[in-house]
Amino acid sequence: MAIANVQHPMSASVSLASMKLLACVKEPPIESIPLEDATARVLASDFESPVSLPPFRRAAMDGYAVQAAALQGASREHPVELRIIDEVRAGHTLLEQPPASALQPNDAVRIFTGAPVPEGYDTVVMQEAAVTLDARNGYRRIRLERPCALGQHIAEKGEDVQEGMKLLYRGTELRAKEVAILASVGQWEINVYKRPNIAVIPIGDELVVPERELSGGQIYDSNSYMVGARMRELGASVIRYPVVPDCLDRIEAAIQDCLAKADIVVTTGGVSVGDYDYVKEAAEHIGAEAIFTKTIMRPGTPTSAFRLPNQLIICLSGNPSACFAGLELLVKPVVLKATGKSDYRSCWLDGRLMDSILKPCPYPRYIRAFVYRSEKEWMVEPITNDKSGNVAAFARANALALIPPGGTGAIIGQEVQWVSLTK
Ligand SMILES: Nc1nc2c(c(=O)[nH]1)N[C@H]1C(S)=C(S)[C@@H](COP(=O)(O)OP(=O)(O)OC[C@H]3O[C@@H](n4cnc5c(N)ncnc54)[C@H](O)[C@@H]3O)O[C@H]1N2
Ligand code: MOO
Repeated sequence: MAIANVQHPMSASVSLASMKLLACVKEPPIESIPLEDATARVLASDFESPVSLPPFRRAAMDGYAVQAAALQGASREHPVELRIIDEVRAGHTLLEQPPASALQPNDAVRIFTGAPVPEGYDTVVMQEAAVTLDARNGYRRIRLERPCALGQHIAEKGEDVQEGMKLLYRGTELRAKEVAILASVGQWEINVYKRPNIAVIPIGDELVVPERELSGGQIYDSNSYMVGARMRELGASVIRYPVVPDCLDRIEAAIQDCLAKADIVVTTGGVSVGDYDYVKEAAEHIGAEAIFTKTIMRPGTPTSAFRLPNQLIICLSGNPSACFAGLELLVKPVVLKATGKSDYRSCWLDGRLMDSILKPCPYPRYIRAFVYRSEKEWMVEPITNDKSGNVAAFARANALALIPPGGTGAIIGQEVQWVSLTK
């Protein structure tokens, strides 16, 4: 079946719509924050290490710092005795470093994991490999019955990180492991991108905030909570605007109000062809230029977008699953890019459809699905009762799966593409 309505002058496929939206997103401004607050923020410049790691040659085991040459030929029959002339603990250094000339081949230093290895010693033997002997002439002694590999159990200065080495790249989200790197090199102030401000406007006479009682014809607004929650998950600051009725002037005023505070305004509802669907008209009155006013997908066909010199207005459908499809497929990459993340494109994978979707559709259809891994491939299980206005299907869904356009839908066992709903 041919794709219907491709002639609509302002329609766009999901990929074209996404490309056009992403082209409007500029590099965000930068701020400096303490390391403590850096979790889930996005690094604004490449990061080079100011120091080397480890900062000194250190012991990797509890035991004895020795000179490997002294143990050459050590065996049960010909053990080697070493005298312990000092001790060094983590966080300390030798009180006095004896001159190299005073060092005897059979001298050893008691050492603990993380302590600096004193000069003149080239190897650490684990304490389990040594037999402790009685003290003689005021020195504790050990016996070793095996040779050891030169340099064993010593971490050399700079073997992990060299000063000036590039450790992290601009656009990286700072998770626990990146925070560990920054802390390890003593970086306590970090340049990150400012969070984008996203305003969400729920539109519809029928909408009521969840804490109120419903009366005739009313439903609870769930879309603005869903969009707000997703935006926060993705790293944006969210302004959730109160419900706006289906009234052109009120919608226009709400969008204007949000544009004063937000980089991106996301509306839900009132975007289709009904007599009381005013949002596109409102965006045009404000002077925003249409980017597309129809998206070749289902659900979410009415999804539209408008631009101002430095701002975007993205209008999602009111039906919850249509709103969700627009959110995941179009808004998510835009918000990720607006947070400064370099990794903002969605990753589609192939999977095996576990049930037929015999619903012909001229447009690509995005269904809610539960995806899991079998021995050799991803299995895509469609969620039952996945109608555009339904919300229960969200509970089990962990993916959106793409059913290609055509007269038959898709049959069980067919290969389909899917995208994860996690970050
Ligand atoms: N004659 C036509 N009618 C419709 C068409 C069409 O092409 N021709 N398109 C249909 C499609 S597809 C969709 S999707 C909807 C989209 O309409 P809107 O985006 O304008 O959304 P509304 O009409 O305002 O609401 C639709 C539906 O969703 C409920 N809703 C709205 N907002 C929320 C919210 N914040 N939280 C929860 N639920 C919400 C609303 O009560 C309606 O039931 O239009 C079709 N019609
Ligand atoms: O966008 Mo609508 O939800 O396709 O039915």
